[in-house]
Amino acid sequence: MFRRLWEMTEGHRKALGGALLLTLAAAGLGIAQPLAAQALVDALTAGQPARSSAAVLVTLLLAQAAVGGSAYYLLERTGERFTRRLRTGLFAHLLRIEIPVFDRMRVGDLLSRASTDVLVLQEAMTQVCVQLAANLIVVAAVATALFLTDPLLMGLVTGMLLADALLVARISVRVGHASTRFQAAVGRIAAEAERVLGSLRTVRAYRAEERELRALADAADEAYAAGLHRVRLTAAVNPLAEVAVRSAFLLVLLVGTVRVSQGNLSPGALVAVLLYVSQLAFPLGQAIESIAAVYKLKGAADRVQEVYACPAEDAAPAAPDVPAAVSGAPALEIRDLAFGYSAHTPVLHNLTLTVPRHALVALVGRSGSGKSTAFALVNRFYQPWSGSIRIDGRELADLAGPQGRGALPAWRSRIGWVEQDCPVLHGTLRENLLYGAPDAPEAELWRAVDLAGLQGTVDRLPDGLDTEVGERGSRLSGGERQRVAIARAVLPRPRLLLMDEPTAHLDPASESALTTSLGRLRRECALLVIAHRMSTVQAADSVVLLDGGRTLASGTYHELLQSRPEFRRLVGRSASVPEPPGPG
Ligand SMILES: Nc1ncnc2c1ncn2[C@@H]1O[C@H](COP(=O)(O)OP(=O)(O)OP(=O)(O)O)[C@@H](O)[C@H]1O
Repeated sequence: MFRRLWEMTEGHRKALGGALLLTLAAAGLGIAQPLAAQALVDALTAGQPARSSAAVLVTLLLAQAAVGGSAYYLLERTGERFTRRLRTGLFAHLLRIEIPVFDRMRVGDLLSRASTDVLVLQEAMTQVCVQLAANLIVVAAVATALFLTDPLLMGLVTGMLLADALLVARISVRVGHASTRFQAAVGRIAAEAERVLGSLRTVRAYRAEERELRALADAADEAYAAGLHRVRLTAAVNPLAEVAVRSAFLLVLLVGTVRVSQGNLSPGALVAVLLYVSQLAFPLGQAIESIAAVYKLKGAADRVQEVYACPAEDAAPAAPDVPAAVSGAPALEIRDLAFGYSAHTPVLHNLTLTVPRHALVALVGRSGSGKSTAFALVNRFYQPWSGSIRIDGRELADLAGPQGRGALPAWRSRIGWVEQDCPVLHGTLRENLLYGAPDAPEAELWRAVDLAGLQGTVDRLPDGLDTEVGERGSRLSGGERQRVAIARAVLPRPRLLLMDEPTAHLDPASESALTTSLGRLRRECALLVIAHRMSTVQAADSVVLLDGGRTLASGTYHELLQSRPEFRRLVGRSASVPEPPGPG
């Protein structure tokens, strides 16, 4: 733990050292005040001039206030800087964590790690670090003075305090464990709250408020129990210093009195030793509290460390000189692709498909046949087990810059992606459209608006492109969100547009607007569309039929209709196409 604490201080050690020196200086100025007060009182009682003694005392008071204030400021500023650096680093890592990690970790818990756990570390790093060091130095100074006065009594006091420290260390380990449980429980509360608040409409629609409240209350109870356990242990640790100092005081009084009566110690030396022992109480108490607090750091440090241990994508920007497209190569070529989310359970088996340039290819298949998984692999959210994916004739590795870095951003810059639920981010319509190309000129923006058929919506909105769209685009209709998602995807002029059609019903006007948009987009780039609508399947140049993660067949709509019963069944199931008339 202490090694970890030391590692955490990297980059802040000078400031912490400065804060420590100032804290010690303030303590020294505090210790000197009784001497000045004594001199002042002696002078007043003796009827001597007391101006200089009073001036010394006032100077000491003011200097202590100034030095103590500076120490506090320096320490807190270092803590805030530490937190800022840790949070920024943590978010930089969180934003790059590989997508598969999010299949097993909860977003709310990750957020809690970046907020509350970081604060625990800040407390450990600043207050504890400096307080502990400063108090231990004060204790050592007092112990030295004690040793010089009477080594035997000093030995007695040290023995008692060491026994006390061992007991404190034992309990502190348990404080650490309780703290780990507490931090984990706080993470679970955050994860539950994120789940519930993120689906508030579903919660209301199913009248699940009470059930959800119980789940949240259970998580809060868990945090309460862990917190209470920690408080009990801390309450047991804190008075130990007082007990140890009082016991040492009594022991010194007993042994010292015997030694005075035997003539082995002067009464004055005994008074001095007793004064020193009483001076130990405050710094020792604080040092003991700090030791317990250091153990609290373990849980938080482990949780933050777990985030850093999650594999992350390369942070390098796209290489400036990525190779041009291979002449004559299709926009997308997938060969023998195999992949599964967990080992030994393949979801895609030897998937093969080609999207020629400026072609519209429809990907169809039953639910669960692997269409969205194929898209996730083209986006490189997951790495294939085997097989190849080429865009413009280039594999991912061909796009790597110096030191083999920057391939992923270069790869993704060639792809536009329209997700099925068309997520729109909080902010204005303009901010949403510029998301993939923040520096796009106004003319490009309007070109994308036009291509997506969004012009009517922009004209209708009160502030046009500067209208706020609400949390997750709640102020837009489903069809409008889809057009926003299309405009956003085409603005950076991708080579290939992946589009996951919404399964929800679109009215005939929106459906025909979508078909018109597809026709226009085709002039701009190649399109691979997960098609749920027959109008899209019929408009496609070719159709790829997936079944159980395999390419079952590909061809035009009419070819597949004639040759593949599976396709006929799929089409027959579609509500958009009437069942072919049966015999008789
Ligand atoms: N993140 C994931 N982790 C584990 N399994 C997953 C994950 N995503 C999808 N699957 C599984 O992979 C299989 C293929 O799912 P996929 O979403 O690719 O199908 P789909 O053809 O797009 O279905 P739909 O038309 O219903 O959207 C399914 O069995 C699904 O349960």
